[in-house]
Order: sequence, then C-alpha cells, then structure tokens
Amino acid sequence: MQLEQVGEFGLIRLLATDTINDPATVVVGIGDDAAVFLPAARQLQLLTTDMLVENIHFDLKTTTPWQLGYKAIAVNLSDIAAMGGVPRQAAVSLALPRNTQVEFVANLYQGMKEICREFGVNIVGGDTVSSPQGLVINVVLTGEVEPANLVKRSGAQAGDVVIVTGNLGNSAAGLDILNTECWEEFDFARPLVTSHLTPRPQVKLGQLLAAAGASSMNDISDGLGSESHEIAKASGVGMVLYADRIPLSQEAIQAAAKFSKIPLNYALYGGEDYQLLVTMPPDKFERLRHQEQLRLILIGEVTEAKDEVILIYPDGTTEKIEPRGYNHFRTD
Ligand SMILES: Nc1ncnc2c1ncn2[C@@H]1O[C@H](COP(=O)(O)OP(=O)(O)O)[C@@H](O)[C@H]1O
Ligand SMILES: Cc1ncc(C[n+]2csc(CCOP(=O)(O)OP(=O)(O)O)c2C)c(N)n1
Ligand SMILES: [Mg+2]
Repeated sequence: MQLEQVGEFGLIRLLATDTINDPATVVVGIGDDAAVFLPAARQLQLLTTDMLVENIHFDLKTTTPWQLGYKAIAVNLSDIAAMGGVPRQAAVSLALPRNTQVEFVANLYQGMKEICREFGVNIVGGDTVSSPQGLVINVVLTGEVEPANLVKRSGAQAGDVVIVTGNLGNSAAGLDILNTECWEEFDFARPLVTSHLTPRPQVKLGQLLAAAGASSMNDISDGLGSESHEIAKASGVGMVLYADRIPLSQEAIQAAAKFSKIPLNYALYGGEDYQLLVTMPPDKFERLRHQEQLRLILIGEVTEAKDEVILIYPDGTTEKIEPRGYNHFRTD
C-alpha cells in the first residue's frame, strides 16, 4: 500500500500500537503535542540521540526494514549503556521518500518494537515527514542512572585496566561481506552480517560495570582507535593496548583473509561493534573477573602519557594508534 493512501495521520495510527512496555512511567504517549513521562525519584536523567541516514549508515539493498528499525534503537541503547544507565523513553523521527510502502514502515516499527520490548523502552512520540531523497531515521532516547553509578569518558586514571565486552571488528567485516556478491556462500559470513545489521547493545553489562566501579566507559561506534582516544583525551591520560589481546572472532579473521585486509584494522578502525570500552581500577576488575559468566576482556592499561594510545605487539614492537575511525566529513 502507498503512503498516500493512509496519509501522515493514518500511518501514525497504524504504528502507535504496542509502543508502551513500562506504562508506570508514561503519562501521555503518542498522540499529543508532547509526550509526558515520570522520571524516577533521585535518578539522574540521560538523553541521547543518533540518526541513521540511507547510504551513509545503511543500504536498503542489504538491510530489511525490520533490521533497520532494530539497529536504529540498538545504537541509541548502546549510548545509554555506556553511561551505566537504564533506558526509558524513545522518540522516533522518520523522513520517508514518497514512494515508501506502508508495509515497509510497519516492518521498520516491528523491528523497533521488538528491541524496545526486550529492554523495557517505551516509544512515546516522534515525527513523520516526507523526504525528497533517501530515508532518515532519528531516535531520541532517555535513560536513568543512580548518581553514584554515572560513568563518564573523563574518569580514567593511570594504572586502571582497559577492558572490552566482546569481539571487535565483526561489524566492519560484516559490511565488507554485505557488499560482496553471493556472500551467502561463505560459511563464516552469518555471524558477521548479524553483528552488522542487528548489533546487541551491552545494556546490562554497562549497568553492572558502572555499579562495580568502572572509571570511564565509551561505546564503540567509530572503532577502538577513535574511542580509545576519546577516553584518553577526556581523561587526560594515555593507554597501552596489547595487540594479541584485542578479541577478534575466527570469522572476522577469515573475512580479512578473503578481502586481503589486516584483521586488527577491522577492530581499530571499522566501527559499529557497539561493545563497551571500559577502564577500571585493577582491584575492582579482579573482583568481577571471578564471575565467570561475564565476557570481559582485558586489552591494556591506562598510562600517564597524555592523549597517546600505543599498541604493543607480542614481539615487543610498538606503534601509535591513530585517533581515526569512521568520520563523516573526512575521506582519508
Ligand atoms: N549537532 C549536534 N548538536 C549538539 N551536540 C552534538 C551534535 N552532534 C553531536 N553532538 C554531541 O557531541 C558529542 C559526540 O557525538 P558523537 O560522536 O555522535 O557521540 P556518540 O559516538 O556517543 O554517538 C555527544 O555529546 C553528542 O551529543
Ligand atoms: C551503507 C553503509 N556504508 C558505511 C557504513 C559504515 N558506517 C557508517 S556510519 C559508521 C560509524 C557509526 O556511525 P555514527 O553516526 O558516527 O555513530 P555515532 O558515533 O554517532 O554513534 C560506520 C562504520 C554502513 N554502516 N553502511
Ligand atoms: Mg552520535
């Protein structure tokens, strides 16, 4: 069905079902001039926004609308996770080309509703407009954090350990695969493509790490190279990272071989992994380490060398990691 058959308001009515997963916090949801919600007492309020733009963040030849909706929420959840917070209220703005099908938008919302249900997030509003070129989806997400558990980028201290919460580079490898003909034939492709199209934000781990005394956190949207420098700059410290400890999946290594790339570069400069990069005093990390079910990988240490991130290879050679990752306005 064409959008013009239902119109702007008909579309919104179609989408507005099953959007409230935590009714106790919502006074007014979709349908008024503004949403009204009730923050919990004595919690700091978090607010983040991230936008996905067609042919910059996604390609509709390789992404289903369901996956796009899921990812649009996931990348915002990841920012709340990186503050140690609990996600709460979302607003979703869409700019849709006129020839978009109603079914496309309904599937986009199914993807968003699925991940919102899983994380207890309400969709309380948004905006729907037409776009002369390409689809744009923007999400605003609020969250809450106990004041004592707030973790900023600026708290890393020399002597802290540097940890990550999962494999890095899968998403960038997945993007290379999606841009290849007949990728379904590669037996290593599936988990990489899944990491790229439907990343899992580390919301629970973010809360746990915050409560356990993380000194800084950042989610890895632009790549480890860029995010490690973000923490170093904000905290006035440096880092050493051990090349052989940076977790790469077998599948990412196989993909790198296929595309004649250096596997570690997927992790350093690829981006969109949505794992957390965390610093923490070593004694606090030791206490967490014994909880076996947690996947926490120690990859380095915080140093006093201001703003310098050094990679150390097993043979002792070192190299400076550049503050480079995905950058919207640079072409190098
Ligand atoms: N157009 C903008 N206006 C105001 N603040 C912005 C704008 N774009 C980005 N920011 C802010 O700049 C900081 C860095 O943004 P970004 O690199 O997108 O962070 P993240 O990787 O966490 O999404 C964030 O605090 C973000 O809110
Ligand atoms: C079609 C397509 N081309 C390229 C990419 C790769 N890519 C696009 S944006 C991005 C970085 C993350 O996006 P950004 O908007 O910078 O996220 P933020 O740091 O604001 O969370 C990457 C790696 C992609 N996902 N899809
Ligand atoms: Mg952003």
